[in-house]
Amino acid sequence: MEGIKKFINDYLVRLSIPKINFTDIIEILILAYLIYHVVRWIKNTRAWSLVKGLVVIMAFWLLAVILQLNVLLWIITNTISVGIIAIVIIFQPEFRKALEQLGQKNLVRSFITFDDSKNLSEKFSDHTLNEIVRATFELARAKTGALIVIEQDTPLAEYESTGISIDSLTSSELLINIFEHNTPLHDGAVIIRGNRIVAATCYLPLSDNMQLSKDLGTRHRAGIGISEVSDSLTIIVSEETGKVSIAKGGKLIRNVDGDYLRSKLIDAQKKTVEVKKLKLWRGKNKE
Ligand SMILES: Nc1ncnc2c1ncn2[C@@H]1O[C@H](COP(=O)(O)OP(=O)(O)OP(=O)(O)O)[C@@H](O)[C@H]1O
Repeated sequence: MEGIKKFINDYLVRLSIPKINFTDIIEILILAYLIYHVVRWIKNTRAWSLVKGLVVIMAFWLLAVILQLNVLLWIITNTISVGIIAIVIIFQPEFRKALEQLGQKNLVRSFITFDDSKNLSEKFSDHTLNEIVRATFELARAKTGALIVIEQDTPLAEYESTGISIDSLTSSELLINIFEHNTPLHDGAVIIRGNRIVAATCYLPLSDNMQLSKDLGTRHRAGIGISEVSDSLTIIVSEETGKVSIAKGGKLIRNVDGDYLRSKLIDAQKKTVEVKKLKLWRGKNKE
């Protein structure tokens, strides 16, 4: 009882509504936006169960403060510092992914860009587009599994190096040949940069989004995984059903037809902004 009285005297009696001015409102809105996005991100990762655990510990901590349970308080405060380091180590892949996603947000990229290349030459031709569509649906008809990643602005060199270098002009015949069963190149993903197939048998990061349908296997998870850490467009052909799916921005669009795939590829072709070295505020760049 004494503990509860002390807690009320120490913390609750002095509570009053502070004066709120305009900057406070802006701060509250920014914080609300950030908290909303952090919670939304955590909900889709393994960290969600950790948050639930932390809420339980916080409840115990509050109880220990109110009732002055000193031993419990000592244990909780002494484990918190070690716990924070452990969380950073255990969830290092999630933190990395979150920072990579932040780097891809248009908000950041529209202010700062580190690219000194001209995107104009990176577009793929209509011929490449037609070859990709043709190969995709021929593979689908034959129920041959395939995973085709089309690089956009985020460089995929890291994933390209996990596979076998090809560096050949994109053709439907070559794509079909690569994914042919029981051939050395059929496993893993193909990466297309511009008009060229740069590598096959590439290993992609698997998505750990817990909200994905349980009937999706590793091919689909790998397609979604690469779209979470880059702005690539990924085409997935299911070996089981022969259906074609597209992964973009961490989202999977299942069972698409030729027209839809074509429209998404046309979107991916549009890269007409010339990027100069480390320019602050992209708007100044426009001519
Ligand atoms: N991390 C990865 N990176 C690239 N390719 C992968 C990866 N993991 C699996 N694959 C490819 O996916 C194949 C296995 O597909 P799996 O059957 O598990 O997936 P699925 O999503 O159910 O697709 P399907 O409908 O084709 O069966 C592997 O043989 C390999 O070619």
